[in-house]
Amino acid sequence: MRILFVAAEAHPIAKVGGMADVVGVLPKVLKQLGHDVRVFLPYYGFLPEKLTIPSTPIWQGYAMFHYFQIYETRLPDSDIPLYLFGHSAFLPKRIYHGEDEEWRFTLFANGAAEFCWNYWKPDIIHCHDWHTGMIPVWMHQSPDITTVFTIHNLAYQGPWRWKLEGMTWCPWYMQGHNVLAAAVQFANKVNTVSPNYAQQIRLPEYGEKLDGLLRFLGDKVTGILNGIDPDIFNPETDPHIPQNYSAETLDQRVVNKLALQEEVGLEIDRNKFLVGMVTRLVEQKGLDLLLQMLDRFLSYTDTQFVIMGTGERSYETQLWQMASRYPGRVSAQILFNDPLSRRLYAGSDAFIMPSRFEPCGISQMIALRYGSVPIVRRTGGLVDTVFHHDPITETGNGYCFDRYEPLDFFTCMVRAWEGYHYRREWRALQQRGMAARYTWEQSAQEYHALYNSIYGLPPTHGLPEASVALEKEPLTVS
Ligand SMILES: Nc1ncnc2c1ncn2[C@@H]1O[C@H](COP(=O)(O)OP(=O)(O)O[C@H]2O[C@H](CO)[C@@H](O)[C@H](O)[C@H]2O)[C@@H](O)[C@H]1O
Repeated sequence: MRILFVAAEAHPIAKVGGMADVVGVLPKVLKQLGHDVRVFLPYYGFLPEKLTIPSTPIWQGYAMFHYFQIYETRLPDSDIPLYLFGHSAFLPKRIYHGEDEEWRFTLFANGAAEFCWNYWKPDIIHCHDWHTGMIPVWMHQSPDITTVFTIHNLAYQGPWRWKLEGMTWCPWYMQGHNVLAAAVQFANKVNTVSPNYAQQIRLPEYGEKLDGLLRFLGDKVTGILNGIDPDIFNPETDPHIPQNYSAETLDQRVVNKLALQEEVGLEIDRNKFLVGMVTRLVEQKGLDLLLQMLDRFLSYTDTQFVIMGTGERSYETQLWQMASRYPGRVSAQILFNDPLSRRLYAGSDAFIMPSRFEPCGISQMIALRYGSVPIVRRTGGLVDTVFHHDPITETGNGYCFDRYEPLDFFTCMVRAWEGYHYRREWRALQQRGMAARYTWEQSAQEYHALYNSIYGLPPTHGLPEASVALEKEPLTVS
């Protein structure tokens, strides 16, 4: 099938969070399954620093009373065509934020629709998050182009209807009070990025006021677990970490711990329990819970803590303050830096994700692969990927807690800190985590089946034979 991915982010050229990991890798795997997949992205002002982009556009279009240009290049390390939507609104060197955010992404979605109607006509437009949410609405009148809408973040729902009507074409049949509410109604299929979160969003606690609508849509909304690219995230070959290692050579991993302690200004001590976190600094990620728990935990144990991320100013400030209160024990890296994030995954003993909600979570999968034991709240995709460690039966790959309460988080952290001191069991725990394979092959087949279902075709229809055989093998999760 001809499939166009339309999104605001794609790894490694335009990344803020996990959506980039999905859009940067899934097209490559779908291509191996025989699809003609292409990607459509805004031409951000920083892209020429990361990609070679021809100076002549391949096409010029017109939307919302503005001309725009389309430039064609390739997704790095692949032959996937990448179309860049060129307009002065995207010239600033940022992906999100700014007063024109709603307008410029609506223009982007409009440009993508024009592109599909007039230049390259796909069978399916695979849309990601609210930025692309008007596309399913418009394509409702183009029955030969179908749409899949993937929810990475239900909390951001785009402009309200009254605002949209002042910006763009809202067809007479359009229902929904904002972009996301309209997108889920008009897309042929809707999915979110883990099976558990697909169920949770039907509940008022997680539905972000769309739970009723999502319940009403029934089977149209499904969950497909994200994966990670085992070649990109591979401690055996990662060029960004001082010492490569594998599950069999975990002894060597300590080199990364010592180097990380030095790099981020922690006391250099191989025996201290070093806990890490890499995240967008937003409410979703449970930072209020962390900040309520951390002081007490640091007084009770000799743990070291390093956090890396950017986001809301109040969290950045509180983390700075925490770091200044605990010199040598807490380090706040208020920045976005992919190579340093790898060193953090490779050098920390444990990795925390106390999320308030989590559609899937990529970070815990990377942590598992790098042998950093995840400590997570059991919500969303974290339930599908992290299983509580049971030292007696020697099962599980991390530590989990249920309620969004500081005491529950604290207790879970203490259990992990204690567990760390039983070195033999801890090593086995790390190895079980490293053995889990959350790769894209399985998920790509589920997307393939989802695309087929739009046309009433059986799930494996059109799959290469080797992949059908792969599908029969169960996913290995310890
Ligand atoms: N400061 C920093 N420096 C370097 N790298 C950083 C960084 N901050 C974050 N990252 C990286 O960004 C990614 C974060 O991905 P997540 O899936 O964990 O969360 P996110 O909320 O962004 O994604 C949303 O979309 C994804 C994809 O569907 C869902 O898994 C998730 O639940 C949903 O909230 C990881 O690769 C992480 O290493």
